[in-house]
Amino acid sequence: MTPALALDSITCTFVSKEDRTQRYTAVADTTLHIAPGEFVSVVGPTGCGKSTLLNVGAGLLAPSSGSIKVFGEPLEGINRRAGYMFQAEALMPWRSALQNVIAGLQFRGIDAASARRQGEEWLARVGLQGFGDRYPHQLSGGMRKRVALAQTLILDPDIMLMDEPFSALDVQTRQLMENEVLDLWSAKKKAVLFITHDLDEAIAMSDRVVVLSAGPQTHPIGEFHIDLPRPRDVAEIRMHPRFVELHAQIWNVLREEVLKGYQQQKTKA
Ligand SMILES: Nc1ncnc2c1ncn2[C@@H]1O[C@H](COP(=O)(O)OP(=O)(O)OP(=O)(O)O)[C@@H](O)[C@H]1O
Repeated sequence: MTPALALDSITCTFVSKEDRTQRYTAVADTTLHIAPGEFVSVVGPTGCGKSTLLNVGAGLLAPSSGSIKVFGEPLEGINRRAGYMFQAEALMPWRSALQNVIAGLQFRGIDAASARRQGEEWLARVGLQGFGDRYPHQLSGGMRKRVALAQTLILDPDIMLMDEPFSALDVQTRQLMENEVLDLWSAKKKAVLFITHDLDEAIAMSDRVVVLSAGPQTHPIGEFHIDLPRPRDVAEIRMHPRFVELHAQIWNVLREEVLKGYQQQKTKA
């Protein structure tokens, strides 16, 4: 099957932030394929290159070498088959929740009545019926994430690129959002590349978890198929014996890299 997103032999070298005369290879020779409808999480120590890989898949960053294909076609410029959700808030503060949700449709030139109708539908789908007139500052952090989710999904992307979208939320809100994402995903299977620090979150959500090494020259060092039953409730699935087993196996691979990453952060600080 043609992958929805195929990153092949990706290497990303930057001018070092610490010393402008040096070069820093953040990601080296990394291959990552995501099948249509597959939910893949990438975990790795802080600063290892997770966001760099996602930005490559988004077409926001050209790699130093390697190739990117989207449904078999070489990617040129921005990946228009993909929707994004980042850790940082991406809502426009001067637009109401509804206006934020339909922004992408407006940019596409969809007529106002149809955009409004779809926007109301999406607000209801993410549990925000009746909140369309509120502005981002009048919404809680979890509600703002729901607006952002609706804003992304209303465009019906074939690929979702998510970079620690819920890391700023409290644990309960985060679990609610994770379950909502899984519900929406199971209804309309998108290929998902999900970046997270949180191994529990990665296992609970995914079909496959890819572990990256600590930098420099980050590359995949382990890949695990998550054969847990679906539908899943992210809080309950953590109690499943198979979850505990998978967690132990993956943590065994990840632990040393996390320690290496932590040491590097300390020496940088
Ligand atoms: N534009 C850039 N110029 C120089 N160095 C960069 C650039 N972008 C990323 N890096 C470096 O590449 C490495 C990987 O960064 P990246 O943000 O991809 O890591 P990450 O795994 O997403 O981090 P975190 O887990 O903390 O979010 C880091 O050492 C970072 O400093």
